[in-house]
Amino acid sequence: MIVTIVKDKYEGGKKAFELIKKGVADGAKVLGLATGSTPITLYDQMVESDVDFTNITSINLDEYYGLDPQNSQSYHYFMKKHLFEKKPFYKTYIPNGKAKDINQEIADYDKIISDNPIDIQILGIGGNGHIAFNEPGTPFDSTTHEVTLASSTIKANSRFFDNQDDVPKRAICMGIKSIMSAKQIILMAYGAAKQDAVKAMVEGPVTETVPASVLQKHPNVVVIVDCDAAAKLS
Ligand SMILES: N[C@@H]1[C@@H](O)[C@H](O)[C@@H](COP(=O)(O)O)O[C@@H]1O
Repeated sequence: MIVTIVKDKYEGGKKAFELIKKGVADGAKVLGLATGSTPITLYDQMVESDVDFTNITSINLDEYYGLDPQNSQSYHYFMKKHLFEKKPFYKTYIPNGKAKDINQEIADYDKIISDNPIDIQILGIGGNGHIAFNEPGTPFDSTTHEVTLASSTIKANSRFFDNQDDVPKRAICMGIKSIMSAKQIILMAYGAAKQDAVKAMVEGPVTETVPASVLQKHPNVVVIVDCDAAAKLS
């Protein structure tokens, strides 16, 4: 695990973008993408760049269950707004939050992931150490699954909704095993609220109680953190 400390999220976005640019130049064909406020500076760099993504497939980590893709709080909407409508991709996959048959949607998403092995996976981290919506206690061998969001996650994500009751309680999420199958992983974390999660991920025991700690077992992980998020690292 390589830990890179940057001044702020803008420098972090640039560093992450440089890795993606190199990956694409070296032949990466599939990017695993994340939502949340953290990857926005990276997506801004991608949008502003002249790198061509029209041969690249993207696979997103997760989607709220119950939200229509047109809903402005959905991850479909987020990805369109921050990246896809400005930077065309060959194909983009995000779980369907309105799928009638959730088990079929989960099986289909696993097939998409196995048919399109992820070259570079982008991640953020939750304050409780979650990656995607894989909450503490999620088995490390999990594939795509339905999750019930932790109350701390609902609270943290309520800042994007009019009120906390509007935050969906469930989501469809790529599993930890699938995330770990990516050839390279870039995790970004900014701000003091991520200090404990970053410390536990990088220096704590590898435990399902801290989902991100599994990344210690991956051979090619770059963690990009600002000074505030890195403050508790020894
Ligand atoms: N499912 C997303 C995660 O993928 C993201 O890493 C996390 C942190 O979000 P933020 O980057 O806004 O701190 O929020 C959500 O729970």
